[in-house]
Amino acid sequence: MPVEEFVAGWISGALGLILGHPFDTIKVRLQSQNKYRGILDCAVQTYQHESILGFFKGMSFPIVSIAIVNSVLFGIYSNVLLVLTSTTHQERRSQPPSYTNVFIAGCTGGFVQAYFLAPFDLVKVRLQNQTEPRAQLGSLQPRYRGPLHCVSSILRKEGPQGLLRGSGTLMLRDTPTLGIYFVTYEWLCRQYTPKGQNPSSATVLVAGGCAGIASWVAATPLDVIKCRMQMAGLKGQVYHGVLDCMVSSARQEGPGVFFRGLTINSARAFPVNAVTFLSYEYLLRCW
Ligand SMILES: C[N+](C)(C)CCCC[C@H](N)C(=O)O
Repeated sequence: MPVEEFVAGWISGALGLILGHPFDTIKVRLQSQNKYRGILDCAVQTYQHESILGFFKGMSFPIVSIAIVNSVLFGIYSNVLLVLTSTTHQERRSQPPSYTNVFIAGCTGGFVQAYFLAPFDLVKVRLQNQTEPRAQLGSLQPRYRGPLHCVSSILRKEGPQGLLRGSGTLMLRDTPTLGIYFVTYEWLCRQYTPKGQNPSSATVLVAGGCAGIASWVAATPLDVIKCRMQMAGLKGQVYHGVLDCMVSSARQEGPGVFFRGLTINSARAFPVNAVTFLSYEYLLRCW
């Protein structure tokens, strides 16, 4: 099994992640709290109360986890394509796989990575939703002091299955949408690249960015539900499952609730995935 894809997936994921984290914090806050008027208001309030550091809350953990998650995604994707089409990454330019195979490989990668992502994503969302300023003497202490403290308190209060809260919704969100992700990327690359050649850097950047947007547009409704399931019982309401969460969110806040965070998700998705695909392709070409 080729391992380069796993390593390239890790490095490229980490680069994309740092770039996109401030957008991600705003998104999580807009999706799970009602106190902001919009993207700008959330950014201003975050900056005023928590300084620039507020935007990077919950990032240390994802940086470690991206090593696992993105490498699982790209590694599984590439290896499933290898099984389906008997071509390596390098051979796929001259013998491009069918879009059906790309979709199947993307969905498989998405399905597997969801379970690796679930506990990390839960901790990230819980930390990002703490709006208390950094601890000052006499001020209100946030519930979690950091990622490890968050893990241990979830384990203590909710048991080991607590760490998998929201994982079913995450799997539903990521399986089809990562299929869409790789199909969009491949399709755009092929549109702008002469047959048999490697796509140019500009093509990879644009195709990667657009793949990120397409995938996030499709994923946003379930992303909102996932965030709420992960916060259930803490700040949010308690739900009796995914369907209950969908119905009560829509009933209380109207169907628009499913598109909360769409603009910010898309704004974040372009640079993050452009950088992810560019570094992924570049690393694999170098090796
Ligand atoms: C499937 N879903 C849309 C959730 C993510 C697709 C892109 C993944 C990328 N690491 C990013 O964070 O943008």
